[in-house]
Amino acid sequence: MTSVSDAGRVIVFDTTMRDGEQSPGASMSHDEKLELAKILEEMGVDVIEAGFPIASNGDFEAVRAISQIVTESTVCGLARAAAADIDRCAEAIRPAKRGRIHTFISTSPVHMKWKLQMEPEAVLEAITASVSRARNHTDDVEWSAEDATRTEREFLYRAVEAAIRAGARTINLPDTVGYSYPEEYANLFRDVIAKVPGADEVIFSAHCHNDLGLAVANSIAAVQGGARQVEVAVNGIGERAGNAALEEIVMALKVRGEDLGFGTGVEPIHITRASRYVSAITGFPVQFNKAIVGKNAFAHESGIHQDGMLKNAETYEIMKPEDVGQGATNLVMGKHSGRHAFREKLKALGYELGQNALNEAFVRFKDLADKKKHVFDDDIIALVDDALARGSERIRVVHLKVIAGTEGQSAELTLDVDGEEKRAEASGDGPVDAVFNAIHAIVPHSAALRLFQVHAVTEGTDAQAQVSVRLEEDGRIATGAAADTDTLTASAKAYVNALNNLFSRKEKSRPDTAIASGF
Ligand SMILES: CC(=O)SCCNC(=O)CCNC(=O)[C@H](O)C(C)(C)COP(=O)(O)OP(=O)(O)OC[C@H]1O[C@@H](n2cnc3c(N)ncnc32)[C@H](O)[C@@H]1OP(=O)(O)O
Ligand SMILES: CC(C)C(=O)C(=O)O
Repeated sequence: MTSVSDAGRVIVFDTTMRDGEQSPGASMSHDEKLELAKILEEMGVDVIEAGFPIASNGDFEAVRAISQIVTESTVCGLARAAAADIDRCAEAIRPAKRGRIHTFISTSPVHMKWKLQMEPEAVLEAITASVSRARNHTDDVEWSAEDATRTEREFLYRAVEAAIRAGARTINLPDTVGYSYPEEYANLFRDVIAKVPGADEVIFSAHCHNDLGLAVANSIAAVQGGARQVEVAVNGIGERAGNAALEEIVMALKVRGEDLGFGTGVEPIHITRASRYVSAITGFPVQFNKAIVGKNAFAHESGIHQDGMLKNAETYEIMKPEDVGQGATNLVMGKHSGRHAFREKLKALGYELGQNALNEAFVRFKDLADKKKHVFDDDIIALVDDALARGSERIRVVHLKVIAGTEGQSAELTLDVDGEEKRAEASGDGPVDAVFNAIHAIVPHSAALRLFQVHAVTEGTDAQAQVSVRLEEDGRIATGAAADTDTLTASAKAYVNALNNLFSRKEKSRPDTAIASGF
């Protein structure tokens, strides 16, 4: 981060492997944690909180192994205000080039009275003892006032002062239960920094939970209030509703923060890879509309937006998807798309249609999008090929009703033949046979069916069926293809298209042929 002065540089402290792993069901294996640590380091995360070493041998081993392999980022372990926790943590981070002990104790009345069952004065003594003990192991000690946002202000000043006097270099004021409002949280930092002796010698840190969906907003507010470290987790995972999302904070500080002189050392290009990795190892899917890393974060389906995007991406995008490793902007073709985007999509698929053909294909595309949830490129190809294949048609399917089931199969069909509507009913050996017999009844012909092939264009029960039909008469072969979400309609259209092709070939050799009189 070159454009940000030291004063505005915000330290990114990642707690995906500690608070993030506290999400029920989010446990990560030893090897997965090592891999994640490498990704975080490569991204430029400043501090990696790799675990809570006293919690289990597995956590201890993970923190130690990460301390052995990470060289650029600081590796941090969590410890309660307890000698055994701090010593175990110190042992785990000992191999680290840069190691940090993060010790914490609650300071709010409800936590002190009910959880710790300690008097406030005893908590102050515990702060001094724990931070001093940690400082005997390392210079880099972070102290957290758990539940700071529900702590009485005067007591918080005393607690922070005790931690600074004992040697803490970073003071974290967590919104442990996600209770704060942004302005309130910013003011908490302003007040503590203004009132506590020695506050200007330490870094203040924000650690926000998302119980009210305010974790990111509160973290940014804390930065505006003077915090210079934010504690975050990839994809916002963490205890209960989670922590502030790394990707959102980093991009908020990049896209808007730089105007205010804030920034981080994280390289956004790695963000999507980290998000996907965390999602894969925890099994927690990333919601489609998740900011920055969601599948739809850079997808546009509405015609008006797509038109704007095609003219200038800044109309609807405040950052580039490629900057966060999300690939290119995605103009999704669907029922809300317009002609500009449709023409671009066709161009990308290799079709240059004239205005009339484009309009006709667009109408058919809209009809398809009304029926189908996802319109894939292959659907559009099938739709356009189908239109092109129809060429100069003399017979057209107007209406088709098929009755199928265990009681027998019959078809009621209306065709437009040279501008005149003709209707027939027929039964058959199966619904397709009934449809073809109905065509035969309206347009008598002696061509033999040589091929009937159906395949689904895309996946899903709403996929379009693409049908190919080959007819042969007197050595002449003609094929027809059609696509429709209804297989029988596609079959009727494909057969009729093949007849049209056969007819047009015959017409070339005998121009006066009338369809009504048969082929
Ligand atoms: C806000 C946060 O996210 S804090 C981090 C929360 N993360 C975790 O708890 C995950 C890892 N935790 C664990 O594996 C276990 O809870 C352990 C190993 C830490 C402790 O396990 P146990 O010894 O069985 O205690 P248990 O978890 O049941 O209770 C917690 C004890 O720690 C005490 N305690 C809680 N926080 C602190 C603290 N910051 N400093 C000192 N003591 C504390 C509690 O008062 C309670 O003490 P008590 O046993 O005297 O009543
Ligand atoms: C240990 C502290 C930082 C914490 O996780 C919290 O308060 O949420």
